[in-house]
Amino acid sequence: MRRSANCVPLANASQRLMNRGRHAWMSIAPATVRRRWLATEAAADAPPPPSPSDSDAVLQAVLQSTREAATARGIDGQRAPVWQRNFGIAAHIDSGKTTLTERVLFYAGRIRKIHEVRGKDGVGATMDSMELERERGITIASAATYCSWRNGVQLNLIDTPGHVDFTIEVERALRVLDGAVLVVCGASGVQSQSLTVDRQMKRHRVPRLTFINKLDRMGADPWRALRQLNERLRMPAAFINLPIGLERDLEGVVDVIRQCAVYFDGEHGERVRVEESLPPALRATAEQARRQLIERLANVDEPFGDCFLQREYDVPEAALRAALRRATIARRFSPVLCGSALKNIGVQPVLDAVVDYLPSPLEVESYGMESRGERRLLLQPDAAAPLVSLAFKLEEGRFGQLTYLRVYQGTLRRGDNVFNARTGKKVKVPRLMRMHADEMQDVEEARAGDICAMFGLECASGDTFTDETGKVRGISLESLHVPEPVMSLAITPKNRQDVPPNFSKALNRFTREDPTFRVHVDPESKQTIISGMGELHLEIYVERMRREYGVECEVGQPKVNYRETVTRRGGFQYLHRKQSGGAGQYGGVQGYIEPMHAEEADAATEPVDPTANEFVNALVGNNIPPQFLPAIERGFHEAVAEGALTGHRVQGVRMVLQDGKSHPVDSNEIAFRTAALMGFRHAFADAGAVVLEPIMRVAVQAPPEQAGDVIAALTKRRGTIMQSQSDGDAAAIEAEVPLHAMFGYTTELRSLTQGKGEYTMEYVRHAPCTREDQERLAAQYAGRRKGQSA
Ligand SMILES: Nc1nc2c(ncn2[C@@H]2O[C@H](COP(=O)(O)OP(=O)(O)OP(=O)(O)O)[C@@H](O)[C@H]2O)c(=O)[nH]1
Repeated sequence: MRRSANCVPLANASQRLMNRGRHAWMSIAPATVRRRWLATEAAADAPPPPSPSDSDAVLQAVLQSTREAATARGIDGQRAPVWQRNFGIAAHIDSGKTTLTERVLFYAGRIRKIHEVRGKDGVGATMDSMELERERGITIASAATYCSWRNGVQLNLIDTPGHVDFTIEVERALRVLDGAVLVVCGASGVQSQSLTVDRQMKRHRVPRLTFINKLDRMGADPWRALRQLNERLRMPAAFINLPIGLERDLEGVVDVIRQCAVYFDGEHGERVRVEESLPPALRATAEQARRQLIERLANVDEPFGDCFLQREYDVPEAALRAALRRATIARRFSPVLCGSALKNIGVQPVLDAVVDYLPSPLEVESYGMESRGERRLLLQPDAAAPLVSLAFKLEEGRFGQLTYLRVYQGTLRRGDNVFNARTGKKVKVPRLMRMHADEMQDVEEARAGDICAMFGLECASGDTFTDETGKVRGISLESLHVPEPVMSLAITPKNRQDVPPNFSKALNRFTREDPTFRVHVDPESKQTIISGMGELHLEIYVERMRREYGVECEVGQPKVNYRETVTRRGGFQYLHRKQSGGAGQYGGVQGYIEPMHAEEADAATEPVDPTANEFVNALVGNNIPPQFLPAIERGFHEAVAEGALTGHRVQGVRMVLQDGKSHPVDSNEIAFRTAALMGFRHAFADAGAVVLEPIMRVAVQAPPEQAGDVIAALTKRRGTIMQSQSDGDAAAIEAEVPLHAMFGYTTELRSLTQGKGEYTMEYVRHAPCTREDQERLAAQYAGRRKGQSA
């Protein structure tokens, strides 16, 4: 295993740290270090040494406002995570998230050397710890790390993948983070995947900063990127710093608030030099940017608007910063910063802005639901309150299952017993750690606001853990939004005679870790089918199977995941009867099936799962003895597993059992199970059964002169154009298109745009397919069944 210079492996971590003695806190005895590890850095009881610099004055103001937030929530500052920021870095593919994170860790003293994504030294960036990530230069799994900045503000950071196929990684990171940095490429602008990330940030109500990266690249244009942020993402945004020079001449940034120049000296830009006087050519632009910042803020923040009315552009710096902080946390504004991570320009101001403008855990509201879903409870980020925490990610490590947790309330201690709200089971916390990419450090406790990991805990992604006693037992946090897999393919080990045990071991691990990756055995072909979010997603797992488990596999053609449902109520009355000598079979069922109504979805407080089905026992009287009810329900589950039209899974259907028939001697479980299965199938045809297909939101970026051709091609693929915008340099087109019509689109777009166009697509919903498609699929299914029975 490769380790970066100051990372430590597992149990004897603190001893090694002691030996190195680089940080002041390491001079404490090892056990104390471990015990206090999180507490000291996160707690409010260690104010920074006084410093005359502006930066510290700003920090003091920020901490003051955070302390006020603690007081407003009735939490003693000593027990509140005043000194903490949990944030993620998210963006379009290849925008430079991992490169930026590498600098963050370097400047914060977390790593001693910078390694580039696919750099010449062949080591790879710290956060891309998987071999496949380093080789391909893409992030596949999100990785967590931590560092401290500006006199000990504790930063917990998650680097997320850019490719939409790994969207669950972004989803679960944003679920537990309090803020984010959206990275935008300065040359390509707001690209298609940025729209998806933007939607995810909005869904999770995550405040964000924006970093316009790669301003050293040819064609870089931060003003165009800002315009696109305002227009495409409809997010009021303005520069808080501006580049000094562009492309090869990029030298530093202008601090728009203080109207000074900032340069980054030293081999890796580690020495920040502030020059009070601006380059003369930039003075007017910098002043104009300051005015724009003030105007846009005045539009979204009322107190600042009043201040602007009185003083116009002569607003005090403290008022401007306070308004920036309020508006960012309220998600009404995004401060925009500029630079080049690769050229080490402009990264430290991003970290300053994380501290200054993103919220501490105190300033975000998180809610838990009481067990019966009746009441929402505002959680208190208070280390002394009863524990409430969320398991947001599982990872199979070398030492067993690693569960990532965010503590929302209370303190989680090693050796504690905690209560799993979903399973109702009590479990002991055997080991607790902090993560730095793939390395970890044992700790004794994690407090409200912390992100940590546990070993040896049986649970699922999205489980809530609480104190086993007290007021919070049974409280659960809203789980993760898991998109439905849209694509499947058959996978078979090359050596078919002897399926290696590693094959199922790998599949088990992958499904446990990634809720968007599913596995099932096709009942007809008996082949193992894997399903996921796209071709790249599935390809990566096939490759990991080979590398990590030594199992070479053959794969079939990717197939679309269709579903079936009903559109109206349909009745059933079915009697299964076999009486040909010996013990007979006799079981009758009567009732109806119906769609699970959309109105119910509207009325629900929790998101309704569109893939769910429901069995309702509405029996009156004793025509069916109770011991046969489980068999009837099994018949229902069998029926929904394979729809009668095309063999695809049924979703969104309720089966209501009202009556039935039994025989004192011949009734048995098989008879009732078969009756339910057949009853359902008979009713299915009467209930207006339809085949559903995945609809994708396709975001295309292309040169404006080809926008017409792109729109025509999408329409030909049965796409509905949702939006089309052009800002002179690029056209952005958004459409909803059936997934099956998207095969071969990469090649078509390339040829339409001479290779300049790009697109991403994301699952939106399943919707009925055309009658012709339905008939074609039904005919194929009937053909397969005929072939089987022949
Ligand atoms: N010119 C230039 N290239 C950069 C800059 N930042 C990153 N890159 C390069 O862009 C490529 C992608 O960088 P990454 O940091 O892997 O981007 P990412 O957003 O983490 O990528 P994914 O997670 O795979 O989406 C690498 O080759 C980087 O060296 C920059 O500021 N300027």
